[in-house]
Amino acid sequence: MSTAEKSFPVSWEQFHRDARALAWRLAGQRDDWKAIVCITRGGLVPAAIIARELGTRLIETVCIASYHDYDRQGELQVLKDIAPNLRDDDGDGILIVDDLTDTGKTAALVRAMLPKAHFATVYAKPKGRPLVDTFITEVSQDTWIYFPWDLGLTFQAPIGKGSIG
Ligand SMILES: O=P(O)(O)OC[C@H]1O[C@H](OP(=O)(O)OP(=O)(O)O)[C@H](O)[C@@H]1O
Ligand code: HPA
Ligand SMILES: [Mg+2]
Repeated sequence: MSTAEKSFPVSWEQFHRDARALAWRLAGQRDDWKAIVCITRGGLVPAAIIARELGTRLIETVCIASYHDYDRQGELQVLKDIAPNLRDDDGDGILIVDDLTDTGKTAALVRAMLPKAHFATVYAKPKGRPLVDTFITEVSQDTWIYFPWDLGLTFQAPIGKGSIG
């Protein structure tokens, strides 16, 4: 569980719809993306959806870990870098994809690797927003986004007091 004040749970259906909406926007900006660089692990899911919509078949990963115990950010660790052939032209024509930007630290690190690439996320919080070129939905900084791959079906207590027991 996160300690953030508000929560924004996202279903698979909603995530698919939002990632497709992002693909629509990206398709309107360029029709010859050279490759997608997705930021693992969260970027893998939107990258698959966007690659399908845009017909992109060259997909690279940059592997970064920063959040531990779900909502505490530590040092950013680059576990795997971007292949040198995709770093030509400072990333011009490359699409970087992640599930969200929060503080913007991950986005800033990857942007520095590919300064001319286009950075797209499905969701954005205000601190990270200036680092992203295209996104679909903004949530407040004190909101934690719960992705469908982190959720499961659980019992919900009834809303009214005294409904059980
Ligand atoms: O804007 P920031 O504050 O840097 O946070 C955003 C990053 O944090 C999450 O990844 P995380 O490091 O938790 O790894 P994961 O994708 O493997 O879950 C998320 O997927 C973004 O990549
Ligand atoms: O709001 C969030 N949800 C899930 N993962 C995250 N990583 C940084 N912020 C978030
Ligand atoms: Mg991530």
